[in-house]
Amino acid sequence: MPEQQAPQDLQAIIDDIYRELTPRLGEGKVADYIPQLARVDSRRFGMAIVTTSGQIYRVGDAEVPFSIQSISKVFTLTLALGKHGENIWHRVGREPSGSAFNSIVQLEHEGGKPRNPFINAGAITISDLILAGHTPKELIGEIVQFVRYLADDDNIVIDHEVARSETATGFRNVALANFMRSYGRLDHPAEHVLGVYFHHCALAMTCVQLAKAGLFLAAGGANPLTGHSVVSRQRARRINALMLTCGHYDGSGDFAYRVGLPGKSGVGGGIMAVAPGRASIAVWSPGLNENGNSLLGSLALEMLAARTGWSVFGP
Ligand SMILES: NC(=O)CC[C@H](N)C(=O)O
Repeated sequence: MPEQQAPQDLQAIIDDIYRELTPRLGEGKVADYIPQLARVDSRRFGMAIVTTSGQIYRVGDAEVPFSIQSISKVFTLTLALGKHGENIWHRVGREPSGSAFNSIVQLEHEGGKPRNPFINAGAITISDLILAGHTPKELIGEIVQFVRYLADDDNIVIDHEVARSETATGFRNVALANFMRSYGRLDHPAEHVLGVYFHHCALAMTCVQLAKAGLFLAAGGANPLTGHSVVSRQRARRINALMLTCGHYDGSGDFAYRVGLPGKSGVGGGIMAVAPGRASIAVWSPGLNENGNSLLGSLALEMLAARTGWSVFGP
């Protein structure tokens, strides 16, 4: 596939988006069910684009670390595919759920097998799969190293306050894990699996770091900035397909309709999106919409896709 040229005026495009959204900063509802997340200033906004040809564009708070939360599920899914290959699909599905990210209703109907790796139950299952042969501490260390390798940045760390905050209050996730265990669908103790899950959700990254970490998905499985080969071309394509269909939970259809890019959101207000062959994009705005996805972040990506013609469904 010939490498696509980035539009010349990408910096002007994101400067404009920031300017247009400035009067609306603070809209949406900051996640408060994890107490530490409720402390974040809702008027923060950052955006970064890293193109496959190595240009980096940034605006606003693009260098301020935030809690990536469920965006980390893309990285743990990638690790799980690396360790277990396509066998992971015996344990987790790959269909959109149509229900909330932390829903328990579908799990009972479907015998404890989560719909996809991005809803909480699915990501908890992925944590269980990659725990095989490790202690939770070792695995958390491996996840951090993997994300540092992807982003080529050794400064990425876990925010232990956020991890502690969710460990103290994540009762719904405790319920999901124990519910799956009751179906014999977890190999490890729920506390160990959740220890891993809460810690990878608590990774703190900037928009620039996140866009760099996602670049392998935009560039056929290898990071063109570092030459690091991460996954095969086929696997990158498949992870993008899952992000497009499941990356925004029960808002995935709306995100595909409005933005048209594979993307993964987190309740910290971040979204990582992929324009295949072109660029990896990260945006952060803490106010969430009714599906738990960043309200202005989705809007910023909708504006970007409209102005660049980057939708995977055509310009
Ligand atoms: N959508 C999200 O980002 C949810 C992640 C969060 N750690 C939770 O389990 O609730």
